[in-house]
Amino acid sequence: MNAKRQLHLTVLGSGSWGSVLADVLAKNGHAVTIYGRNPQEIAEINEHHTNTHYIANLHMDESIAATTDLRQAVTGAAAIFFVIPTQAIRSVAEKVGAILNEEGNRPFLISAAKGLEEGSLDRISQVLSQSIPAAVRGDIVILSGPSHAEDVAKRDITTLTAASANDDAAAWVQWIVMNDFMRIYTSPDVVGVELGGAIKNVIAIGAGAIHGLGYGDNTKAALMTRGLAEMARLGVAFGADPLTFSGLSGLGDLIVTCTSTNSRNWRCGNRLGQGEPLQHILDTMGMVVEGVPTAKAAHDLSSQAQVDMPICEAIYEVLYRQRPLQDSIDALMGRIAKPEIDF
Ligand SMILES: NC(=O)C1=CN([C@@H]2O[C@H](COP(=O)(O)OP(=O)(O)OC[C@H]3O[C@@H](n4cnc5c(N)ncnc54)[C@H](OP(=O)(O)O)[C@@H]3O)[C@@H](O)[C@H]2O)C=CC1
Ligand SMILES: O=C(CO)COP(=O)(O)O
Repeated sequence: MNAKRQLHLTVLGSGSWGSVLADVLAKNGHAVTIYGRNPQEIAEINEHHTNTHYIANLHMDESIAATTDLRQAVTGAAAIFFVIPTQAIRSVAEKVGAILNEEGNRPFLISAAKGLEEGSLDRISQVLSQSIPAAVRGDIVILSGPSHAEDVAKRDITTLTAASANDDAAAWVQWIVMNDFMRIYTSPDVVGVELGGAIKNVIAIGAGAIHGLGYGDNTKAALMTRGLAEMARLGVAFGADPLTFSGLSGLGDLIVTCTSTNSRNWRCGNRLGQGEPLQHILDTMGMVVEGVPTAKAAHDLSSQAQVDMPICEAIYEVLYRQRPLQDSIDALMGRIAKPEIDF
């Protein structure tokens, strides 16, 4: 235990990533509380230090306290990690904001989720800043990058980016998370880091789909590279640094998500490619597939901003307009010839 770093940290979300992140933070010497809404899951973490539905073969640090009581989880925390599906963040954050208003601690807010909110089309940092007034919180930091929970649980060497408008806040998160197998870099580019993390999930559905259809490595490389061009194009339209997309939260996460069977987004796409209906896939996945709602939000956002995102659009049409996959691929291949670099 590293007493020098002992802080009270709270992780909201007792799913795959929440459980593993809580374990990493506890092993780093912090006093960690994990909040979840499922009493059985919370009891399993407290009594057996496992969370078998979400993450096999992880014996969580025994110092972790799990609770279904949001007030208990949030009160006194130096930082609150949001590790729940993007579409649930606003409702949970509003409750957190009300509690912080009464309790008076001003924690840093750290988003470890990846997606865009449907309807508002907001990034998670925007959702958090709208839901929790600045007067009752510290800075907002985005923690993103190639990090399948299953691999982090096995202590695979993992690199992430901590992005914040405040360099000191990003450096603080770097300090509390970093250890001998987690290396954290900082970035001031919140927009770029968030959009990379959100859009890679949409592209990963495409990568799974082409695998399910029987396409090979050339097609996968084409999809990933042109998908990267799309996320950078969207990011630049919203003020991101294009170089951010060559980093961990862009290219790095695109690689891990498009090439790993650990990815829920890839698995969803693969099953679509094999002909399974989307609703059945979502009903049986047992975990969140962020790329599905984000494909809709990305469709709306790129239409509003008039950014050309043909691969994301093709995936949106497959998911939401029942367009046959092969038909979408044929349409992509039939697009007008153009230069490779065309921001
Ligand atoms: N898994 C991974 O490897 C990684 C995931 N992420 C991101 O982290 C976020 C969470 O993913 P992950 O942990 O994998 O998801 P999981 O599906 O594994 O778990 C989601 C967790 O969120 C909880 N939850 C869902 N809705 C609510 C709600 N309304 N209120 C409170 N809790 C809720 C679920 O509770 P319940 O069990 O009751 O449904 C569950 O504990 C996503 O944005 C994902 O993209 C980022 C990096 C790595
Ligand atoms: O973001 C992730 C890895 O970095 C997890 O991706 P999936 O949600 O597709 O499993």
